Amino acid sequence: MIYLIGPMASGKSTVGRSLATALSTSFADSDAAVVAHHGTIPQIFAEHGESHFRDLEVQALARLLTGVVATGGGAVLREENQQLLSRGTVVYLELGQQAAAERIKADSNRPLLAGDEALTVWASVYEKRRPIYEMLADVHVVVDGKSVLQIVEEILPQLEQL
Ligand SMILES: Nc1ncnc2c1ncn2[C@@H]1O[C@H](COP(=O)(O)OP(=O)(O)OP(=O)(O)O)[C@@H](O)[C@H]1O
Ligand SMILES: O=C(O)C1=C[C@@H](O)[C@@H](O)[C@H](O)C1
Ligand SMILES: [Mg+2]
Repeated sequence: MIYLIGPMASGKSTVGRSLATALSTSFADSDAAVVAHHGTIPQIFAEHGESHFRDLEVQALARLLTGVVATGGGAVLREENQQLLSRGTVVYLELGQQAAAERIKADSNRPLLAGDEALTVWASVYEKRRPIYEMLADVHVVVDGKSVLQIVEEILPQLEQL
């Protein structure tokens, strides 16, 4: 199992899909798995709160057992998920604030970033989680200014060295 972790908009879903293709394996996304069973992420947050979303995320990740898995940005918060990820190989995508600004402004699907202060919130959420991402990472790639293909090509040799 290869898990992609990192802050919102770092490219976990996008890079994960490409990485799975490069490795000729399956791709899954924990956010998509939650949405498929329980409705959109903004809806789940609004109706049941973030903690309920985190419960659903734990359940979804526990069921995704093969190939490359893109996690949600906050999946690393739950201890159960940390343990699960530690049993696989973890790829951390690091994203800088300037690159993040470009990516998050046009996206309304992240309830934690709703409102005018999206970038400030993104940065403060990231700083709280950064030590967890770093602790869990087997492979660490800074993605700013790189194409999806370049990122995949940076990840592949590092996976071979593990
Ligand atoms: N290397 C890249 N270069 C340019 N744009 C990118 C790159 N990787 C991803 N993107 C774009 O950035 C946005 C966020 O990407 P993506 O949804 O894959 O991030 P994520 O880490 O899965 O986010 P989330 O935590 O919300 O699930 C998308 O619009 C995607 O097309
Ligand atoms: O970083 C986060 O807390 C989140 C990231 C997204 O992938 C979704 O899982 C959701 O919007 C929460
Ligand atoms: Mg994603």
